[in-house]
Amino acid sequence: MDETAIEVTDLRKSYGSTHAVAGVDLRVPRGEIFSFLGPNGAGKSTTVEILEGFRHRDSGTVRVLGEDPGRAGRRWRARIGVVWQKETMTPRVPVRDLVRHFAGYYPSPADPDEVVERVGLAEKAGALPDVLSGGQRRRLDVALGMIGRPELLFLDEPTTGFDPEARRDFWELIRDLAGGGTTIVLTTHYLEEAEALADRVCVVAGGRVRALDTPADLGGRAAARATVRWFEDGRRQEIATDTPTRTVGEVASRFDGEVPELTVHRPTLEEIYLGLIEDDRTEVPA
Ligand SMILES: Nc1ncnc2c1ncn2[C@@H]1O[C@H](COP(=O)(O)OP(=O)(O)OP(=O)(O)O)[C@@H](O)[C@H]1O
Repeated sequence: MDETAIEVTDLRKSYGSTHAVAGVDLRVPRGEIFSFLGPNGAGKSTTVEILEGFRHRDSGTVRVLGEDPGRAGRRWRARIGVVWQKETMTPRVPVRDLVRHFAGYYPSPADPDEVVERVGLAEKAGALPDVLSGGQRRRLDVALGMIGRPELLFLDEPTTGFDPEARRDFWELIRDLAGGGTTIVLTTHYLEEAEALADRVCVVAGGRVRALDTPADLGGRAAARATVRWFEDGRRQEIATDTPTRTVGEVASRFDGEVPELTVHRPTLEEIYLGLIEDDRTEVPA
């Protein structure tokens, strides 16, 4: 089997004078959890919709599960699952029946009752979608996205409206799916979600890839200096250092016991991300 789930070369798409996607290159291996991050209007949805076969590109080559999504047929579509950003319109049919109905569209679907259970809707299996809470509706969308046992699952802001516990349960579900070999393309505005789930994060801004790396290494994060802060001589002290353990040891040797207000800070994914986006804003257009 081809080990590549997605391969994109010099992808471009404009709407009039707006260059929504302005030359994107990507390769996503099978089984990876790949996350798109980027500000509103960055070109994420346009890129993802081209990958899903729902939007035409202007130019570039795109292979998704070995086929061109612009030309692929129903057999290819059945290998892909999509959870849209906006919740899908659903008929007035109980959750369980709706999931069963969608299962009928696929050649080898998962067990509908098991899927309802896995997304945490077992207690609501007999309920109509319009009585579900926002987060429960989102879980139903996820159930419909995974019922066909897709090889590749696109999730567009899947946890909007989830409470913290539901979000953590959802992360477990996604890790499970990825552990079973499903490739996941996750678009999210929650940096902690990308950090918790993604094998690699792709920061898109202005229609271009600004950085693509593991959450730990993105934008030179792992190599970034640490900042050691503490309180001494009546004021806050601060040192930026590549060897924070040594610095803490040196500071600690001056105190008899705890160092007041001691912290060691490394850049968070959010700080790195905001720096990358800021670079984009200050960049002079070519
Ligand atoms: N159908 C369309 N017609 C015209 N312009 C569009 C269309 N779809 C998107 N755009 C524009 O293309 C650019 C990229 O939009 P896109 O929806 O891909 O961004 P995004 O990164 O997904 O944003 P968000 O995080 O807000 O969902 C934006 O400037 C947007 O206004």
